[in-house]
Amino acid sequence: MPDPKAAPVDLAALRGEIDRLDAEMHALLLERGEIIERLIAVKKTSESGSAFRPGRESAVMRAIAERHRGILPLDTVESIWRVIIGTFTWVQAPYAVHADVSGGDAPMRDSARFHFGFTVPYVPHESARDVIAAVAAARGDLGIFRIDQGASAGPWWRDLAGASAPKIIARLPFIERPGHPAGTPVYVVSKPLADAAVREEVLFAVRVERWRDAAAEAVSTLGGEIVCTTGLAGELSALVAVPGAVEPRDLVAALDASRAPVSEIVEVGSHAARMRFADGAIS
Ligand SMILES: C=C(O[C@@H]1C=C(C(=O)O)C=C[C@H]1O)C(=O)O
Repeated sequence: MPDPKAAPVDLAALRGEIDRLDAEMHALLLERGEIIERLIAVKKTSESGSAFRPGRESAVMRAIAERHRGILPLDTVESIWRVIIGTFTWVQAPYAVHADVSGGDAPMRDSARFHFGFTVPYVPHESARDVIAAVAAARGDLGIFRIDQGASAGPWWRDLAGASAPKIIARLPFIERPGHPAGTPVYVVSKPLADAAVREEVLFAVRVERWRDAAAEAVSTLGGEIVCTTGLAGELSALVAVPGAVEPRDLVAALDASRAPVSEIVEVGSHAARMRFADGAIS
Protein backbone atom coordinates (compact mmCIF):
# COMPACT_ATOMS: atom_id res chain seq x y z
CA MET A 1 0.00 0.00 0.00
CA PRO A 2 1.41 3.47 -0.92
CA ASP A 3 2.45 5.69 1.96
CA PRO A 4 -0.27 8.44 2.09
CA LYS A 5 2.35 10.97 3.23
CA ALA A 6 4.24 10.37 0.00
CA ALA A 7 1.01 10.70 -2.03
CA PRO A 8 1.03 12.52 -5.38
CA VAL A 9 0.29 16.22 -5.03
CA ASP A 10 -1.88 16.95 -8.05
CA LEU A 11 -5.70 16.76 -7.78
CA ALA A 12 -6.25 14.35 -10.67
CA ALA A 13 -3.79 11.87 -9.19
CA LEU A 14 -5.42 12.12 -5.75
CA ARG A 15 -8.84 11.53 -7.34
CA GLY A 16 -7.36 8.55 -9.12
CA GLU A 17 -6.38 7.15 -5.72
CA ILE A 18 -9.92 7.74 -4.44
CA ASP A 19 -11.38 5.99 -7.52
CA ARG A 20 -9.09 3.02 -6.88
CA LEU A 21 -10.15 2.81 -3.23
CA ASP A 22 -13.86 3.19 -4.11
CA ALA A 23 -13.58 0.33 -6.60
CA GLU A 24 -11.77 -1.80 -4.00
CA MET A 25 -14.36 -1.03 -1.30
CA HIS A 26 -17.19 -1.83 -3.73
CA ALA A 27 -15.50 -5.08 -4.76
CA LEU A 28 -15.09 -5.99 -1.08
CA LEU A 29 -18.80 -5.39 -0.50
CA LEU A 30 -19.64 -7.65 -3.45
CA GLU A 31 -17.32 -10.29 -1.98
CA ARG A 32 -19.04 -9.89 1.42
CA GLY A 33 -22.33 -10.53 -0.41
CA GLU A 34 -20.94 -13.76 -1.89
CA ILE A 35 -19.95 -14.97 1.58
CA ILE A 36 -23.45 -14.11 2.86
CA GLU A 37 -24.90 -16.26 0.05
CA ARG A 38 -22.87 -19.22 1.32
CA LEU A 39 -23.73 -18.41 4.95
CA ILE A 40 -27.49 -18.61 4.25
CA ALA A 41 -27.18 -22.34 3.63
CA VAL A 42 -25.03 -22.92 6.75
CA LYS A 43 -27.37 -20.95 9.07
CA LYS A 44 -30.54 -22.58 7.64
CA THR A 45 -32.19 -19.17 7.93
CA SER A 46 -35.19 -20.14 5.77
CA GLU A 47 -36.24 -22.66 8.44
CA SER A 48 -36.32 -20.20 11.35
CA GLY A 49 -37.28 -17.17 9.23
CA SER A 50 -34.84 -14.98 11.13
CA ALA A 51 -31.22 -14.23 10.31
CA PHE A 52 -30.49 -11.91 13.31
CA ARG A 53 -27.55 -12.78 15.47
CA PRO A 54 -27.46 -9.82 17.90
CA GLY A 55 -24.42 -11.12 19.81
CA ARG A 56 -22.40 -11.36 16.63
CA GLU A 57 -23.58 -7.87 15.57
CA SER A 58 -22.55 -6.41 18.91
CA ALA A 59 -19.10 -8.02 18.62
CA VAL A 60 -18.64 -6.65 15.08
CA MET A 61 -19.60 -3.15 16.25
CA ARG A 62 -17.19 -3.39 19.19
CA ALA A 63 -14.31 -4.37 16.89
CA ILE A 64 -15.08 -1.42 14.58
CA ALA A 65 -15.18 1.07 17.45
CA GLU A 66 -11.94 -0.33 18.92
CA ARG A 67 -9.91 -0.11 15.72
CA HIS A 68 -11.31 3.20 14.45
CA ARG A 69 -8.99 6.20 14.10
CA GLY A 70 -8.38 9.09 11.70
CA ILE A 71 -10.53 11.99 10.54
CA LEU A 72 -13.75 10.11 9.76
CA PRO A 73 -16.16 10.45 12.72
CA LEU A 74 -17.09 7.23 14.59
CA ASP A 75 -20.75 8.14 13.91
CA THR A 76 -20.09 7.70 10.21
CA VAL A 77 -18.33 4.33 10.32
CA GLU A 78 -20.87 3.09 12.83
CA SER A 79 -23.80 4.09 10.58
CA ILE A 80 -22.13 2.63 7.46
CA TRP A 81 -21.64 -0.73 9.20
CA ARG A 82 -25.10 -0.73 10.69
CA VAL A 83 -26.51 -0.30 7.17
CA ILE A 84 -24.22 -3.04 5.84
CA ILE A 85 -25.17 -5.48 8.62
CA GLY A 86 -28.90 -4.59 8.67
CA THR A 87 -29.11 -4.96 4.90
CA PHE A 88 -27.10 -8.18 4.69
CA THR A 89 -29.42 -9.59 7.36
CA TRP A 90 -32.42 -8.50 5.25
CA VAL A 91 -30.84 -10.14 2.19
CA GLN A 92 -30.76 -13.44 4.12
CA ALA A 93 -34.42 -13.18 5.21
CA PRO A 94 -36.52 -10.07 4.38
CA TYR A 95 -37.98 -8.25 7.40
CA ALA A 96 -39.62 -4.95 8.31
CA VAL A 97 -38.93 -2.75 11.36
CA HIS A 98 -42.09 -1.84 13.31
CA ALA A 99 -41.58 1.30 15.39
CA ASP A 100 -43.56 2.89 18.23
CA VAL A 101 -43.94 6.57 17.31
CA SER A 102 -46.04 7.56 20.36
CA GLY A 103 -43.12 9.75 21.49
CA GLY A 104 -42.68 11.27 17.99
CA ASP A 105 -41.81 9.79 14.62
CA ALA A 106 -38.49 11.60 14.05
CA PRO A 107 -36.34 9.91 16.73
CA MET A 108 -37.68 6.45 15.87
CA ARG A 109 -37.22 6.96 12.14
CA ASP A 110 -33.66 8.19 12.81
CA SER A 111 -33.04 5.12 14.94
CA ALA A 112 -34.51 2.69 12.40
CA ARG A 113 -32.63 4.24 9.48
CA PHE A 114 -29.34 4.48 11.37
CA HIS A 115 -29.46 0.91 12.66
CA PHE A 116 -31.17 -0.90 9.75
CA GLY A 117 -30.77 1.38 6.71
CA PHE A 118 -33.30 2.46 4.07
CA THR A 119 -33.83 -0.83 2.24
CA VAL A 120 -35.51 -2.41 5.25
CA PRO A 121 -39.17 -1.19 5.39
CA TYR A 122 -40.16 1.07 8.32
CA VAL A 123 -43.70 0.66 9.74
CA PRO A 124 -44.92 3.19 12.38
CA HIS A 125 -47.33 2.17 15.19
CA GLU A 126 -49.13 3.99 18.01
CA SER A 127 -47.61 2.17 21.00
CA ALA A 128 -45.01 -0.35 22.16
CA ARG A 129 -47.79 -2.87 22.68
CA ASP A 130 -48.94 -2.44 19.06
CA VAL A 131 -45.32 -2.99 17.95
CA ILE A 132 -45.11 -6.20 20.00
CA ALA A 133 -48.43 -7.39 18.49
CA ALA A 134 -47.20 -6.62 14.95
CA VAL A 135 -43.99 -8.59 15.55
CA ALA A 136 -46.02 -11.48 17.01
CA ALA A 137 -48.16 -11.55 13.86
CA ALA A 138 -45.27 -11.46 11.36
CA ARG A 139 -42.71 -14.16 10.59
CA GLY A 140 -39.29 -12.55 10.92
CA ASP A 141 -39.97 -8.84 11.58
CA LEU A 142 -38.34 -6.64 14.22
CA GLY A 143 -39.91 -4.06 16.51
CA ILE A 144 -38.30 -1.06 18.17
CA PHE A 145 -39.55 1.18 20.96
CA ARG A 146 -38.11 3.56 23.52
CA ILE A 147 -36.92 1.89 26.69
CA ASP A 148 -38.29 4.78 28.72
CA GLN A 149 -41.99 4.68 27.83
CA GLY A 150 -43.35 6.53 30.86
CA ALA A 151 -46.01 5.16 33.23
CA SER A 152 -48.94 5.72 30.83
CA ALA A 153 -47.63 2.99 28.49
CA GLY A 154 -48.49 0.34 31.10
CA PRO A 155 -46.55 -2.86 31.73
CA TRP A 156 -45.74 -3.52 28.05
CA TRP A 157 -43.04 -6.03 29.09
CA ARG A 158 -45.75 -8.44 30.22
CA ASP A 159 -46.77 -8.83 26.55
CA LEU A 160 -43.38 -10.55 26.06
CA ALA A 161 -44.14 -13.37 28.54
CA GLY A 162 -44.87 -16.82 27.14
CA ALA A 163 -42.77 -19.26 25.13
CA SER A 164 -43.86 -18.08 21.68
CA ALA A 165 -44.34 -14.35 22.50
CA PRO A 166 -41.77 -11.88 21.05
CA LYS A 167 -38.68 -11.28 23.15
CA ILE A 168 -36.20 -8.42 23.61
CA ILE A 169 -33.12 -9.37 21.56
CA ALA A 170 -31.03 -6.18 21.59
CA ARG A 171 -30.62 -2.80 23.15
CA LEU A 172 -29.56 -0.02 20.73
CA PRO A 173 -27.40 1.84 20.09
CA PHE A 174 -24.76 -0.85 20.56
CA ILE A 175 -22.11 1.85 21.15
CA GLU A 176 -23.58 4.22 23.75
CA ARG A 177 -22.19 7.72 24.08
CA PRO A 178 -23.35 11.29 24.67
CA GLY A 179 -24.34 13.06 21.46
CA HIS A 180 -24.97 9.85 19.50
CA PRO A 181 -26.78 10.91 16.28
CA ALA A 182 -29.46 8.21 16.77
CA GLY A 183 -29.01 7.88 20.49
CA THR A 184 -32.56 7.23 21.73
CA PRO A 185 -32.18 4.06 23.81
CA VAL A 186 -34.44 1.45 22.21
CA TYR A 187 -35.19 -2.21 22.72
CA VAL A 188 -35.38 -4.47 19.68
CA VAL A 189 -37.97 -7.24 19.84
CA SER A 190 -38.39 -10.27 17.59
CA LYS A 191 -39.94 -13.72 17.73
CA PRO A 192 -37.83 -15.84 20.13
CA LEU A 193 -34.35 -16.51 18.70
CA ALA A 194 -33.76 -19.52 21.02
CA ASP A 195 -30.09 -20.59 20.79
CA ALA A 196 -29.24 -17.61 18.57
CA ALA A 197 -29.99 -15.10 21.35
CA VAL A 198 -27.13 -13.48 23.27
CA ARG A 199 -27.48 -13.71 27.07
CA GLU A 200 -24.92 -11.31 28.49
CA GLU A 201 -27.83 -9.40 30.10
CA VAL A 202 -31.11 -11.15 30.79
CA LEU A 203 -34.45 -9.37 31.28
CA PHE A 204 -37.21 -10.50 33.62
CA ALA A 205 -40.79 -9.31 34.10
CA VAL A 206 -41.15 -9.42 37.88
CA ARG A 207 -44.26 -8.88 39.99
CA VAL A 208 -43.67 -7.89 43.59
CA GLU A 209 -46.33 -7.73 46.29
CA ARG A 210 -45.12 -4.39 47.56
CA TRP A 211 -42.35 -2.02 46.66
CA ARG A 212 -39.37 -1.20 48.86
CA ASP A 213 -36.53 1.13 47.97
CA ALA A 214 -34.21 -1.62 49.21
CA ALA A 215 -35.35 -3.72 46.21
CA ALA A 216 -33.47 -1.48 43.76
CA GLU A 217 -30.35 -1.81 45.92
CA ALA A 218 -30.77 -5.58 46.04
CA VAL A 219 -30.91 -5.73 42.23
CA SER A 220 -27.90 -3.46 41.87
CA THR A 221 -25.90 -5.68 44.28
CA LEU A 222 -26.40 -8.45 41.71
CA GLY A 223 -25.01 -6.12 39.01
CA GLY A 224 -28.48 -5.48 37.59
CA GLU A 225 -30.94 -2.62 37.34
CA ILE A 226 -34.67 -1.99 37.48
CA VAL A 227 -35.41 -0.69 33.99
CA CYS A 228 -39.11 0.23 34.32
CA THR A 229 -41.88 -0.18 36.88
CA THR A 230 -45.63 0.29 36.93
CA GLY A 231 -48.41 -0.27 39.47
CA LEU A 232 -50.61 -3.29 38.88
CA ALA A 233 -53.77 -3.91 40.98
CA GLY A 234 -52.10 -3.28 44.33
CA GLU A 235 -48.84 -4.88 43.22
CA LEU A 236 -45.88 -3.62 41.25
CA SER A 237 -44.67 -4.93 37.91
CA ALA A 238 -41.05 -4.29 37.01
CA LEU A 239 -38.76 -4.98 34.10
CA VAL A 240 -35.44 -6.02 35.61
CA ALA A 241 -32.10 -6.50 33.78
CA VAL A 242 -29.41 -8.69 35.37
CA PRO A 243 -26.10 -10.15 34.10
CA GLY A 244 -26.60 -13.50 32.35
CA ALA A 245 -24.80 -15.37 35.13
CA VAL A 246 -27.50 -14.42 37.67
CA GLU A 247 -30.09 -17.21 38.04
CA PRO A 248 -33.77 -16.21 38.43
CA ARG A 249 -33.76 -17.84 41.88
CA ASP A 250 -30.92 -15.49 42.95
CA LEU A 251 -32.97 -12.50 41.83
CA VAL A 252 -36.05 -13.79 43.65
CA ALA A 253 -33.98 -14.41 46.81
CA ALA A 254 -32.49 -10.90 46.67
CA LEU A 255 -35.91 -9.25 46.22
CA ASP A 256 -37.52 -11.41 48.92
CA ALA A 257 -34.67 -10.50 51.28
CA SER A 258 -35.32 -6.80 50.62
CA ARG A 259 -38.92 -7.43 51.76
CA ALA A 260 -40.34 -6.97 48.24
CA PRO A 261 -41.72 -10.54 47.87
CA VAL A 262 -41.88 -11.83 44.30
CA SER A 263 -45.23 -13.25 43.20
CA GLU A 264 -44.18 -13.93 39.58
CA ILE A 265 -40.99 -13.90 37.52
CA VAL A 266 -40.86 -14.51 33.76
CA GLU A 267 -37.95 -14.14 31.36
CA VAL A 268 -38.79 -11.66 28.58
CA GLY A 269 -35.55 -11.40 26.63
CA SER A 270 -31.81 -10.89 26.70
CA HIS A 271 -29.19 -8.81 24.98
CA ALA A 272 -25.46 -8.16 24.60
CA ALA A 273 -23.49 -6.43 27.34
CA ARG A 274 -23.75 -2.65 27.01
CA MET A 275 -20.77 -0.82 25.48
CA ARG A 276 -19.90 2.74 26.35
CA PHE A 277 -17.56 4.91 24.32
CA ALA A 278 -15.76 7.75 26.10
CA ASP A 279 -12.39 9.48 25.62
CA GLY A 280 -11.66 7.38 22.53
CA ALA A 281 -12.05 4.04 24.33
CA ILE A 282 -14.78 1.41 24.70
CA SER A 283 -15.73 0.05 28.10
C1 LIG B 1 -23.78 -12.57 8.56
C2 LIG B 1 -24.57 -12.99 9.55
O1 LIG B 1 -25.95 -12.65 9.66
C3 LIG B 1 -26.37 -11.39 10.16
C4 LIG B 1 -25.58 -10.31 9.49
C5 LIG B 1 -24.36 -9.95 10.02
C6 LIG B 1 -23.36 -9.22 9.17
O2 LIG B 1 -23.73 -8.82 8.06
O3 LIG B 1 -22.20 -9.06 9.61
C7 LIG B 1 -24.04 -10.30 11.36
C8 LIG B 1 -24.90 -11.01 12.14
C9 LIG B 1 -26.24 -11.41 11.67
O4 LIG B 1 -27.22 -10.60 12.28
C10 LIG B 1 -24.04 -13.89 10.60
O5 LIG B 1 -24.84 -14.55 11.28
O6 LIG B 1 -22.81 -13.95 10.76
